Amino acid sequence: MEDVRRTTAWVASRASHVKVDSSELEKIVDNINGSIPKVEWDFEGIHYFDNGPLTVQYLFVLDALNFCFWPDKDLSYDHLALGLKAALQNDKSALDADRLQSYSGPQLRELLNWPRPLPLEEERVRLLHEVGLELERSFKGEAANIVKSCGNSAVTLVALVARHFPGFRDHSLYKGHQVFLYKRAQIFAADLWGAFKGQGYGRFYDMSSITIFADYIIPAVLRKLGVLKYSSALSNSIDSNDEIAPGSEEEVEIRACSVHAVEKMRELIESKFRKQVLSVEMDLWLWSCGVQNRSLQHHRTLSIYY
Ligand SMILES: Nc1nc2c(c(CN[C@H]3C=C[C@H](O)[C@@H]3O)cn2[C@@H]2O[C@H](COP(=O)(O)O)[C@@H](O)[C@H]2O)c(=O)[nH]1
Repeated sequence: MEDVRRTTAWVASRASHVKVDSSELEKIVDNINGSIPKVEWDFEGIHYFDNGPLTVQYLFVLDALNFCFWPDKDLSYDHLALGLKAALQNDKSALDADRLQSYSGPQLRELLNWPRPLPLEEERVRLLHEVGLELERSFKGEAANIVKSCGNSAVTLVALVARHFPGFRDHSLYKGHQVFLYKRAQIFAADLWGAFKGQGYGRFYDMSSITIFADYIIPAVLRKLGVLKYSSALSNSIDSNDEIAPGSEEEVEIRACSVHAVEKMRELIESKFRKQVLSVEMDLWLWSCGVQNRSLQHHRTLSIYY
């Protein structure tokens, strides 16, 4: 994840549409006294969990589809998590590798109990097929085998997932340089760690290497907190719900500056309060603030990455 840290810092140092406000960042760290409010993973009570390999399969499929809910204003991440959970509870083989390869758009909708086409439905179906095929080809059909082969390293897990599953290769080009974000691959490691409470399939010795997950909620929270400042042109287009083009400077700066700002907060907590905090814990705290405040304006980019 060194690539994520290094390249997002590079973007932040050259950004012209988004600025990380260090003094606001310091105020927040002081306000919380260097302690990140603890938020339980699955605070919403929406995820499938049986403490075994089927949970790993569930989380992998969930994160393969964990992007772009906003085009349907009634759809959210919760529907996906709950829909896949109900599907597994009805039929334990619903997420088997061969089944994943055969779902059509309407069947996926039916599985999730969603009454109309999903946003980016064709891409969702394509990614499901990709996951099913590669799981079958390289991991005996089981996502648990990806985890077993990563030697309890979250960094290796993210690298393995990105190497085998092209849909997880979340990166952009910015001013001629490749920028890495790996949102869904990293969140898969974090979900395992959270669901299994750092044990079994969730035991990783290097969770401190994971960064936050650059989605569309965290930037909106950081902006509201004053940590991210947008140019007036960007502020106006976000506030008027304009779409921001994927791969545009604006989009890359929003995501990269979010990662960088939280890394800065973490460094500050460590130097000022001598406390070790994980970006994953900061992410869960910030994200839960965001989803509980539905009036927050977020940027709208059609993307399969987040
Ligand atoms: N940074 C970050 N982004 C996250 C999550 C999660 C869910 N994580 C689960 C893990 C433990 C918890 O208990 C959560 O249930 C989803 N997202 C992103 O949010 C957006 C969905 O928004 P809306 O359309 O309003 O539902 C979309 O980009 C989605 O990819 C997270 O944790 N961190």
